[in-house]
Amino acid sequence: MASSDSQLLAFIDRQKLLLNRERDAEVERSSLLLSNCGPRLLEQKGLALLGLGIHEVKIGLGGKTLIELERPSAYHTNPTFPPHNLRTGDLARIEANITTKSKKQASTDTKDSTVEGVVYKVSDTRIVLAVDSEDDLGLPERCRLVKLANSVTYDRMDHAIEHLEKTIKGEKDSELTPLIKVLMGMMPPSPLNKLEDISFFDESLNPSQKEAIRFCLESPEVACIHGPPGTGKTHTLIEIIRQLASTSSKRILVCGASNLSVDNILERLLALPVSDKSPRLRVTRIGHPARVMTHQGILEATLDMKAARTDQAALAKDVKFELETTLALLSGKGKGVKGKVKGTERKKLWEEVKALRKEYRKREGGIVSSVLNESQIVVATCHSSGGRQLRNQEFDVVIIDEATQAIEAVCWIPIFKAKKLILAGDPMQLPPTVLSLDKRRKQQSKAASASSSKSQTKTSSGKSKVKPNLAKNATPIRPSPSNSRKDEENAGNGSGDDVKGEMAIEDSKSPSTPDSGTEEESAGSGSDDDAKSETIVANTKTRSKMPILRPSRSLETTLFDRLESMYGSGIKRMLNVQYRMHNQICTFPSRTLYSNKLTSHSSVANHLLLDLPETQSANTSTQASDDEETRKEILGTPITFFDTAGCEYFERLDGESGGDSDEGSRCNENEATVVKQWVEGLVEAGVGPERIAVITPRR
Ligand SMILES: Nc1ncnc2c1ncn2[C@@H]1O[C@H](COP(=O)(O)OP(=O)(O)OP(=O)(O)O)[C@@H](O)[C@H]1O
Repeated sequence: MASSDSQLLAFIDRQKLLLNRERDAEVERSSLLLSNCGPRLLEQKGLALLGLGIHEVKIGLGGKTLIELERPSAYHTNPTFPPHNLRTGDLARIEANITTKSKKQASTDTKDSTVEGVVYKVSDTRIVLAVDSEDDLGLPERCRLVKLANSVTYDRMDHAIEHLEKTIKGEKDSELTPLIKVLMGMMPPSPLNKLEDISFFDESLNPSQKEAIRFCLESPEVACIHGPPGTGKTHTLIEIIRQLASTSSKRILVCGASNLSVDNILERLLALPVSDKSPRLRVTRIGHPARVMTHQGILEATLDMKAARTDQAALAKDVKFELETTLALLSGKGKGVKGKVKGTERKKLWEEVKALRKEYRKREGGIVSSVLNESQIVVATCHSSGGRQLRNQEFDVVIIDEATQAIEAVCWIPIFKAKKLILAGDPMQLPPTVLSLDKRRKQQSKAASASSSKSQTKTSSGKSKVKPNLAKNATPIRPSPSNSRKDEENAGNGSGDDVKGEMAIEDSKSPSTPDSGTEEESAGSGSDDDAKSETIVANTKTRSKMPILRPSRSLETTLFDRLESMYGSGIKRMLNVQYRMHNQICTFPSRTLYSNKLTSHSSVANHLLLDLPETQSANTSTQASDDEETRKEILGTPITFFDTAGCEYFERLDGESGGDSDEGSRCNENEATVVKQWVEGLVEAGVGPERIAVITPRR
């Protein structure tokens, strides 16, 4: 039985409710911060930059006004911004700086001079805000920039879910495609379109990667790739893109949850060798250039750069020049201009700006369409695929990388643009960040810790001095060879079916009720595990079992999770050889998370720091035998744990927000000292500092 109308609507309603909660949590978080703090404190928190001046006003893609701000020498001795959290894509507001005015006068001025926009570019000394407004901006001489809660992401997700609702109800012109039907449990996935022989571009692919590629190419509507860490998800996706683009001449939209993930793919696509068999791929990257500029090659692939190189660009350039000159006049910054233009002259100039901007947008729109129409592969984050530039663009396949870190609604933004969907991710790693859930969890844990606080008074506020000889406190523990052998034996004996993705729990609830019990329970009172684990309905390698659509328990339930719940493990293929970790590191996640299916490639299975060329050459120097033994121990052990139990290494919470909030910064100096000593030991033993990374779950 396919999803009924009531199941479909219950699903949509639930998505809307969860998205609303998330939006509220985001707004609450930022507006709380903003309303409670004065400008100075906001600057200290990295949420504002004070004492700025306008350096330049220009026109950017989409006819947006780009306002470049700086720290003028009149107010600052150092032009470099203090540390801040204003990032490209953030929503921010320019306000008049009120310090020199009377409060009453200042509040009127501030209101008049407020300009909102999106942070377009950030450097150490300049920050550019892109503004969409058609009106006279009336920019203040001296201003500050304040970060705002960002609603654009939520608007696009809401829009995508509304679009889905209308499509399902038949209210939308767009077709209810087989892809949408499969994703919504209205029909099971169609049988695979068997391919006789696939000629792989990359000869080095391992069997599980080849199987995943074949599966993705043969699946008519949807296919998932489950890639544990370092198993070559990106490697596999690159081959899929090459197969689709070069062999099948398909048009592909490559998306990801983050700019980093899509740039990683783009970088690898651009580095591919070109030959008769493998022609150059026509790739365009959509997105803020400031986020994209990791290297010149990627920058060259951006829509902005490509648009600037077209023949039509010269025509738009003339209009842009005229527009910028007029804007400079209006802001009193034009050549030979003294002060701002005022009165009717100003009004007339703004009319001109409006007309010029319209003309510019028209010309630029033509350029953008022609660049995109020539692109066979478009790369964008899920969020930016919902922008104006891709509005009328259609694709054969949409690929979403890091799909297990993206909430479902954001995936729907690109899904409507294609007939087929490929998801890659790892449901066993961290789910997407969900603010509304975090808030509830904090409340729960606060309530729980309040009840036990009397018996445990020494916690985050405790400060203990670092003891002189840490080795006596925190003892390094290394898994002994016998332990690890045992692990391997155990690994061989595992039943292999205790992983979430492979579990079979026959459904016993009514299909029409949310699997989470009551609506309120489902939203908040469940444990973390509850929130992530959906009832899994099918356990079959065939993909034809009739699905049951359930409203998601929380936004942590990703589309990948949901498809696996609906269709069982047959909807995915798992990559099972990892190329990053020593086997001793790999064994634990393999056993606990991947049913013992994760194995280590021979190139990494036994590699040690001792095998590095620099540590081998350091070895030749004459060393005291004791030192040499320690060195070998440090370099010859793939994993070491420090037992700090009983050492009284207390955590400290720094920050202004006080005990009620989690906004401060957590640190544990004693643990940091242990890490520092270990790093020093590694460097002494010959490991290059550039090879060492320290990661921490603390903020
Ligand atoms: N078939 C293969 N042969 C040799 N090396 C490979 C193969 N597949 C992947 N690798 C290497 O393994 C490493 C991890 O690959 P990749 O970055 O594609 O994995 P991933 O699953 O996307 O990683 P992450 O865990 O960061 O998501 C890379 O150095 C890649 O070159």
